[in-house]
Amino acid sequence: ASLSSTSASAAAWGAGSGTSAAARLKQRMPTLDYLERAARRRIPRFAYDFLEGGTGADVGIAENRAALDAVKLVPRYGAPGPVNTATELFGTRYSAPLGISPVGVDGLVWPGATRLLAKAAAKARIPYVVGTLAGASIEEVAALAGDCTWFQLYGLPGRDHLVTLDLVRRAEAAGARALVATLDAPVRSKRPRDLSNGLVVPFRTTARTVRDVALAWPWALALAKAGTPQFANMAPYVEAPATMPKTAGFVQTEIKGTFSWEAVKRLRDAWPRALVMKGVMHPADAETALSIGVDGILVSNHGGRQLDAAPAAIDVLPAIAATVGTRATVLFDSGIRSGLDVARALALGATGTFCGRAFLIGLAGIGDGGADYVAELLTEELQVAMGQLGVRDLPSLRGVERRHAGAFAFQP
Ligand SMILES: Cc1cc2nc3c(=O)[nH]c(=O)nc-3n(C[C@H](O)[C@H](O)[C@H](O)COP(=O)(O)O)c2cc1C
Repeated sequence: ASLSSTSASAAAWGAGSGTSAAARLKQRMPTLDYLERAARRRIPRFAYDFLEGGTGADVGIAENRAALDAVKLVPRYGAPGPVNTATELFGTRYSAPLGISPVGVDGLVWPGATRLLAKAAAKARIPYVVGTLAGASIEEVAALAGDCTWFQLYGLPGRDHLVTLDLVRRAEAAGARALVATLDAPVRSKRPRDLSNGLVVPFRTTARTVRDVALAWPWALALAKAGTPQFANMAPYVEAPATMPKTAGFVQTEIKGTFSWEAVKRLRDAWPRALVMKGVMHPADAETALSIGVDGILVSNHGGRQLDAAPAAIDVLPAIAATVGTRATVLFDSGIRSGLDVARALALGATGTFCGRAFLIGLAGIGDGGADYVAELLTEELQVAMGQLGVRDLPSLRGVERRHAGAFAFQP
């Protein structure tokens, strides 16, 4: 028998050996890069650009990638053994230190994405931070994802935070384990690709849009199945029927993005479970958040979508982790595309990591099972990285010898 056709050889020779459908998928799509190339072919240009684009000249995105690549970890050998990726965040056990970041209007990237992400999170047992602007409501997501459900909140300060506080109440009733308040969108950032593609309110349809949709037939089929993307969480706040133009108009006028520290205090009073501030890039902001009593600091530059001059999030992580110490849980996103990147972030002080684009790239690249596949891929890559580094559990990653020349030095 040929070496590659037995499952024993698959185990011996690494993931992706063999001839099963799962092995074939690993051979076709061995990394996120392969999925990304497939995604580009399978979804319309405006959807791909919406997902992959940043602000300004996309310098921040390149910076996130380059800075992660520049983090060097030194392997240690001689003590092989099984590795354990399990972790606990805010009292809930998860299978790996990776989760799904909130992506608003995710249904544009892959129709029906929110429900697929919720199911993938439950199956993989990883947290899913469903967004205020997701395609399914917090109640629907919690029914699918159970204790893997976290909720991301944008500020709607009108009428003395009436809608914000109602969303907090709904997230609590639905059982969300953590509330993730986004700090880093004080103004709407300029997204050149979206403007040029007509991704504005109202949506500008051109001959090219029509052609792109026609060519992207897997996406068009998914759209026919799932229906047009919705701002499902906003439906209760507009006059029925909550049509897309109506909820989009509401989102345009009411959502202001960020929170003042005063508003964060209101959230702290209103929310009894773990409160996480997302988009922290400066140790002094982490300190202020801690003084208000938050439980988690999510170091993030929004995947390079807000300020094109911002440092890579990985480069400010060590300083923020040092400031926070054990007073709160430090989490990280922005640029993670592999399990090795997860290991890098944990070595530099994060307890858990999240990815926004990676899971949607999976859906766009192979369809409805794509998010499950990405969870599997990243976990497996993390196991391999830990094996090479000679660490058996996640806390040991902190002790790995590393070089991080790009670490940001803050003025005292
Ligand atoms: C298309 C897109 C939409 C996003 N929408 C939101 C959002 O509604 N709320 C939020 O807090 N972050 C949002 N983010 C940021 C992500 O939560 C996350 O911080 C970012 O994607 C991390 O970088 P990565 O994509 O390199 O993993 C969005 C990101 C993308 C790519």
